[in-house]
Amino acid sequence: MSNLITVQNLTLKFRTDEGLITAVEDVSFRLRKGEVIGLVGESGSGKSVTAKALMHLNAKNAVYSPESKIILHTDEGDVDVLSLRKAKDMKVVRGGAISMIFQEPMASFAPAISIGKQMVEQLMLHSDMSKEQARKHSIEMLDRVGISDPHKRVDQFAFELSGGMRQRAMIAMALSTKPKLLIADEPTTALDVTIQAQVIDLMKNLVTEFDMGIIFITHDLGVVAQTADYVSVMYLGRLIEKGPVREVIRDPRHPYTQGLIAALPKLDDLENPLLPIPGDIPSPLERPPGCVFNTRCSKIVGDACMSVLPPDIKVNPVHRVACHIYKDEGVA
Ligand SMILES: Nc1ncnc2c1ncn2[C@@H]1O[C@H](COP(=O)(O)OP(=O)(O)OP(=O)(O)O)[C@@H](O)[C@H]1O
Repeated sequence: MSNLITVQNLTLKFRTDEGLITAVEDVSFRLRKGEVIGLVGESGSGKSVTAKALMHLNAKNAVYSPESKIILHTDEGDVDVLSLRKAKDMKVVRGGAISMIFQEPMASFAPAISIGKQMVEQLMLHSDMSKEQARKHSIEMLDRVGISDPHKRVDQFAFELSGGMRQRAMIAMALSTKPKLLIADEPTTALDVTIQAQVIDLMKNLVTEFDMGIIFITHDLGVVAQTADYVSVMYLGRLIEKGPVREVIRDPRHPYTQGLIAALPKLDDLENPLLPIPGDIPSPLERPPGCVFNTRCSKIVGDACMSVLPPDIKVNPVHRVACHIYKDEGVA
């Protein structure tokens, strides 16, 4: 499978009145066509900021370190995303090769413009389609994502659709420009479980059909298990474990990943209480030295945890963990 996007040493700080805060630190990963990566972590771990960086979409107070590299591999050649400056050059990563969908579809649709009109406008901006072709294509996309009566729905407003339908319409709009990469930021969190499963199924089918990649952002490891091929776990801006999703869930190595898994409800063991990870993620203004998880970790192995950044350890060629417990490859 060919590479779609490569992120190398991404470090991103924000200028604030309190000083520079680190939102993402030294994050590297790669996504290939046809793959789904789940980006998991608690609120504030830096998932959305990482995703927005891929579209060069972070707020004006964002400062990227000089080492940060994001390369989008397109049929026309590699695009160095963070070096893009002009609005016209950004088109490739904003609504062109990359599309993003959000938890709340209302945020993606302007309330006073029909869904079809918005889809047509976006298509005309990003392709050479005529208005008629764009409308026809929009109706086809609404049909493709399972919206019944697409000829009628296309002229409706977002508020006239149910939550699940809106989510589908948003996916249809995001995919209508045939992006190579879809970034889905908590796309199913606001949906009830049955609709959630349908939307997840839909997204998985679309990956195959469109030969695209998906980055799925969520705080819910259960959703990642159903959706992704690979998972990257983030904590306080750092990527602390990554690997094939089934392997990481079956054999989590980082105490934080282990905690996330222990906190998942287990249908075959409803008697035992859930085990949330004690404590809260520290404010980015109070990043601890050493391992970023040391303020909540129950498996501290020595001073190193409090003062030395843990190196990336290879559990095997595809599974990595950043934790001082593992001194040699995969050995606890
Ligand atoms: N424009 C900004 N200025 C200052 N700080 C910011 C800005 N945008 C994001 N941050 C901070 O960056 C950190 C990472 O935020 P991010 O939204 O990526 O977290 P997240 O893991 O996606 O959380 P959630 O699940 O709540 O969306 C947070 O501490 C957030 O407050």
